[in-house]
Amino acid sequence: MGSVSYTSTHCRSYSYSYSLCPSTKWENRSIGFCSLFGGRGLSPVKVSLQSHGDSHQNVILTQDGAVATKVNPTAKGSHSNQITDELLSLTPTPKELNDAARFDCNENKSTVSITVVGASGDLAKKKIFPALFALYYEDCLPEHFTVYGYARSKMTDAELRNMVSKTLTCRIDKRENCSEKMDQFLKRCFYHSGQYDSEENFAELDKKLKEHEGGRTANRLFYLSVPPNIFISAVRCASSSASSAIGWTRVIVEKPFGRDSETSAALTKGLKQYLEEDQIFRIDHYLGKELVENLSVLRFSNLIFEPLWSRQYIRNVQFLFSEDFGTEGRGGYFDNYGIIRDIMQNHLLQILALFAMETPVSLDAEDIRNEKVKVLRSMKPIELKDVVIGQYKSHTKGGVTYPGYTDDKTVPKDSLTPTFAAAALFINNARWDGVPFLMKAGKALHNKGAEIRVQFRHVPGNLYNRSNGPDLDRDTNELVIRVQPDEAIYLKINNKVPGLGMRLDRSHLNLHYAARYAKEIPDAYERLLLDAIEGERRLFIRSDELDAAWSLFTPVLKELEDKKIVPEYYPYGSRGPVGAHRLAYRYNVEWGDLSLKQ
Ligand SMILES: NC(=O)C1=CN([C@@H]2O[C@H](COP(=O)(O)OP(=O)(O)OC[C@H]3O[C@@H](n4cnc5c(N)ncnc54)[C@H](OP(=O)(O)O)[C@@H]3O)[C@@H](O)[C@H]2O)C=CC1
Ligand SMILES: O=C1O[C@H](COP(=O)(O)O)[C@@H](O)[C@H](O)[C@H]1O
Repeated sequence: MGSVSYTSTHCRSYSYSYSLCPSTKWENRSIGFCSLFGGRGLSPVKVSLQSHGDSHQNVILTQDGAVATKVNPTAKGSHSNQITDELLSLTPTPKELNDAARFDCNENKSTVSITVVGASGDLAKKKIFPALFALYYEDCLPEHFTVYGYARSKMTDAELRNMVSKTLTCRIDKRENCSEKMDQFLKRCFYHSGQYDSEENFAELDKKLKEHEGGRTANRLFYLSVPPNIFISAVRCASSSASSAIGWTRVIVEKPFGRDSETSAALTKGLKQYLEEDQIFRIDHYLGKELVENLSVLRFSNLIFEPLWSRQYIRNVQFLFSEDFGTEGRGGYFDNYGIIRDIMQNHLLQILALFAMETPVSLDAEDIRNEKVKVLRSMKPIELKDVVIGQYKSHTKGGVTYPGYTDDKTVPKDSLTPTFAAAALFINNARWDGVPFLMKAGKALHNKGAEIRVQFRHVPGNLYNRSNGPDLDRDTNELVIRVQPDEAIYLKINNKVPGLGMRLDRSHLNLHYAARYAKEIPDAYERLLLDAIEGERRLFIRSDELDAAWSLFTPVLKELEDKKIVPEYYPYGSRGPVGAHRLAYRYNVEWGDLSLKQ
């Protein structure tokens, strides 16, 4: 008899009526089935699939726990589509759900305990606790949940609550009962002080967790928000002394996942001593960003884009990341990694893979990740000539002096660590042969943002060339996906200026999120935490993806470091090294973000 998995909540529902989640999943024997009967005055109903050996027979209708079963004698297969179809045909009627709601089955209620390991740290305060609160506010957390902070620092529950309370906010469009909700949330937060390598301390945590779980099916999520050298000892102790005996145990691992192929493989091996791959949730928070998630929707649910999505129409694609501040406060960490490992090998490469992958068989996590891996494995090795590195130096502007990278006391004075990099990458497959995929990432630049820019080829035999002049590549279409800030998707087109003459100008077809959607966009960590709780792996990195990503970057990183390549220095707050332009020109490309034709 398999287990009844934790199921999706109404957070993932799209309409008043029952609808299948986009996150339908099979591997962990749970079907994310979201039904929201708000329109009929019913509270959300959760549905999951129960498995019996190899045959999957029962649909359990649950109202805050398992409440009733409905037998499906024909469901035997393990193919997710088949199950999906069968589930659809089993979609309960409102009457059945009403009946189910009357069932009382308290002993089957489950609980989720979320332990933030490294709770005293920067990420926990800045992102994890606020994201958990936002989920709580939105009613996305299960009814029974507890949050535990775990770290070496000595703190009482009250001190943790006080620390956390300073970072909680309510979104502008979600202000109702905000402080009440905060108080309720904080009451669910506790703290346990312990060492990261002490099984005894984790056993104490286990005891406390059990008290809160009160004999219910206990699911446990550990968020490793600690420096990477602690990952394995913390996982060892959590798995030996604090994993759940009667529920799932999952671990979210923060980057960096190693610093090259070898160290990443060692980390994976270390984690897998104590965890199965499906318990490991490697987080890349860029995958949780709204516009990154929307990339697949844009491509695969609009007829107009996918036919253009190839070398035939696209000249180049650019993945751009910039920050208008330096490594202030994180120099010690950063110097061991540099911008290529910090941003390119993970965030930008993940976006590239989603951008370039073939249509997956389904939206199942494994189908999507299979396609991403294929892209990564098809990439041409990166050559040193296709990489430019830079490092910011001190700069005085308007009477203010901004520090250089090596002015940070935690950074060696002679550090060659790049704070800026630009690279040209290529995918050796039929769709993308010869198309430059350009990446650019830098700290202490003139602005902050992240974008994908798709530059299209010129119109062959363009009747309006006279208006464009002899340069065929002038005024070509460009699709811009602005991931942040001020999310937007816009397409640059040529348009006739109204009037009696024939003059063209560049205009934007603009989907500006703030204007179109009257709601704030959730933080990436909210989405990812919710997915981890629901067992949705689509936005987490599988180990073979990670291996492929490191195989691509490790040789060039090693070459840069072995040859002690000196970065090109650029002033704090500038547009970065000139070398980046030279790299782009080599491929007849202009950086979209620096172009005058923006
Ligand atoms: N901060 C950020 O914006 C981001 C962070 N990350 C990653 O998330 C993880 C956590 O980041 P962050 O919160 O900034 O990290 P911190 O450096 O703030 O560390 C978190 C906690 O770990 C403990 N700790 C720190 N150093 C050591 C050490 N040498 N030995 C034992 N324990 C230590 C401390 O808790 P105590 O002393 O109480 O035990 C600290 O509060 C890291 O892996 C980081 O790379 C990823 C993306 C962004
Ligand atoms: O992973 C990281 O991301 C942040 C940038 O994240 P964002 O969501 O604020 O864009 C970056 O500052 C940090 O160096 C890096 O480790």
